[in-house]
Amino acid sequence: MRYLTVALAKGRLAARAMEMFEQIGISCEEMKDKDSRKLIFANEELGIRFFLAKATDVPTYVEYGAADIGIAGRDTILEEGRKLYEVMDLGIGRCRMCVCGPESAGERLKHHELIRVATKYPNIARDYFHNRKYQTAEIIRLNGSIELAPIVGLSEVIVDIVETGSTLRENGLTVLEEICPLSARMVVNQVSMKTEHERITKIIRALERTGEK
Ligand SMILES: Nc1ncnc2c1ncn2[C@@H]1O[C@H](COP(=O)(O)OP(=O)(O)OP(=O)(O)O)[C@@H](O)[C@H]1O
Ligand SMILES: O=P(O)(O)OC[C@H]1O[C@H](OP(=O)(O)OP(=O)(O)O)[C@H](O)[C@@H]1O
Repeated sequence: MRYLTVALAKGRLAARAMEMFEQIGISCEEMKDKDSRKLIFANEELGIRFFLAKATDVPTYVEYGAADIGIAGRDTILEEGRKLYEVMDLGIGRCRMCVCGPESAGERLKHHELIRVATKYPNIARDYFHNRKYQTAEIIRLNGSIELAPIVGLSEVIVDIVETGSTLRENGLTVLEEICPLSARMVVNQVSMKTEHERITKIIRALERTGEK
């Protein structure tokens, strides 16, 4: 039997996603060994294999069919804009994509003044501001600690993930506008959805049932 391949986003979603697979009887035990440098883990009995990849690469593996299934945040899926099917909300990693900044930047947004936007998500930010008439935004791409940008004067606002809001609070920033809610999603390769329909829907149904409990 051909292996069904699952790509999991490394980082904060991985442990929760592995837990969900374990609840439906797919062991991920081997993958939890933090000291191991092994990249891919196969369960011969179930004909399924998992690998951990950088979150932003998960949609790429799935679009090209190197993975049949991927688990990643909706932020990453929207930003990458790959051709794939989004089939399930796993309900984990809930947070929001927001425009944030100091209170004073709210006025600039309201008055449609030119603003600079620092973000790890240039496509999401560009789309959001493109759809607002009368506002011109210059998007500046950063790779982390985005909240620094308005503090040191790199930009007036940021587009970033807000979960508890404590990073914003501790840095004198606030949510100015909400773009969309986020959570981890299961995505599926478009060809696999046909050729492996039975095996994939079985996994989706089982995961849905554990979510209902
Ligand atoms: N507080 C949060 N901060 C960031 N991401 C969160 C948060 N809560 C949930 N998430 C979700 O977890 C996913 C993975 O986040 P994580 O911080 O592990 O990776 P990353 O920041 O994309 O990776 P890297 O740090 O390598 O750039 C995000 O894409 C998002 O969907
Ligand atoms: O609302 P909160 O609960 O404070 O969470 C939001 C923060 O967490 C994320 O950063 P992360 O820890 O991934 O670090 P990074 O900024 O270096 O990406 C995100 O980019 C925010 O900075």
